[in-house]
Amino acid sequence: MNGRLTFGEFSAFTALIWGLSNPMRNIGIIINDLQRFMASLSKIIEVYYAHPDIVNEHKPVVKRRYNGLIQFDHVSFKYDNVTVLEDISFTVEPGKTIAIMGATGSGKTTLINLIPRFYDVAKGRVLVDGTDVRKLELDELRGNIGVATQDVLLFSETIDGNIAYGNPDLPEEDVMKFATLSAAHDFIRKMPDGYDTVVGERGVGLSGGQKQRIALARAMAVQPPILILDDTTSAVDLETEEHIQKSLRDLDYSCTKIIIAQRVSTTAQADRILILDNGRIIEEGSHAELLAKQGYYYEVFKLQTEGIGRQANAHG
Ligand SMILES: Nc1ncnc2c1ncn2[C@@H]1O[C@H](COP(=O)(O)OP(=O)(O)OP(=O)(O)O)[C@@H](O)[C@H]1O
Repeated sequence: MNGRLTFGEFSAFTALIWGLSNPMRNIGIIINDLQRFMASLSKIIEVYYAHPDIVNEHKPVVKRRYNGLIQFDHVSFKYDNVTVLEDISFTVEPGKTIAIMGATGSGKTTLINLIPRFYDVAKGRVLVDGTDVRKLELDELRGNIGVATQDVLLFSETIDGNIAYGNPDLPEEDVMKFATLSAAHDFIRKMPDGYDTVVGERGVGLSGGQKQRIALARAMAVQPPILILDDTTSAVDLETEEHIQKSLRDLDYSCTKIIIAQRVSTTAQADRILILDNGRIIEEGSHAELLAKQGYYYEVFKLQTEGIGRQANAHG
């Protein structure tokens, strides 16, 4: 070579370098893909072999319909080591309505999540029809509970399919009946394809209040003996809320209702009201009893009714 490079050698060398660079780049891509594959595989293995904390006590049996008696017996609950509910005891008789009110973060959602066993208690017992929920068949228990939550999840489906989700055999006229009860029928009728309008991520967007009403219709359509509503009417106007309250009172099936609400107009209708503060029940009673106590509930009542010029009425 003598320190010289002919033009031919230089061209051959460059062509070789180019020839090598592509396979080198491909090796890099393959190593990258392999690492991603290994990471995904370890996640899949982790999920596949995970053992849920909530375990089913029984093998599936013929599913019963419950009466809807709910009891909390000195219940405490912790997320990791933080106590969120402390010594909660109360009873709701079948067919009755209990309202739960309290500041944000006081533990309302956590409390209702213990009934379908989304979590298990740290101390005490939650009983449905007199049996500890940990001893009940999980599918049966959850099949007896209709839940409408704060964060409404609508499937990319027709409105009809969304309402009949928990009860796929529901005839169309019943879908309309429950939509009417939840004050959703009128706005659904005005939509481009009515009940066949596709909503959710791939469909028509709905307002928060409209989503809440569809979620409520879906929960009612299961016709469960226990209905849990977590702030389900917070985004609807007062008139619509009144219509929904009346529907809930007049349901044509027996149903125990647990309603988390911030509005006195909702809680006033309940048979019993619990006020939660920092995971503890600080007040308990009917609307009239709590107003007479002149505590937290009375203050909320005054704040909410002053604005619309109503007079505090200690007799409900
Ligand atoms: N999954 C969770 N992990 C850890 N802490 C949680 C979890 N969910 C809720 N918490 C905490 O538990 C406490 C009670 O929360 P929870 O949602 O039950 O209150 P809430 O009364 O329903 O509030 P809001 O009215 O805002 O919905 C809060 O301090 C909250 O930060």
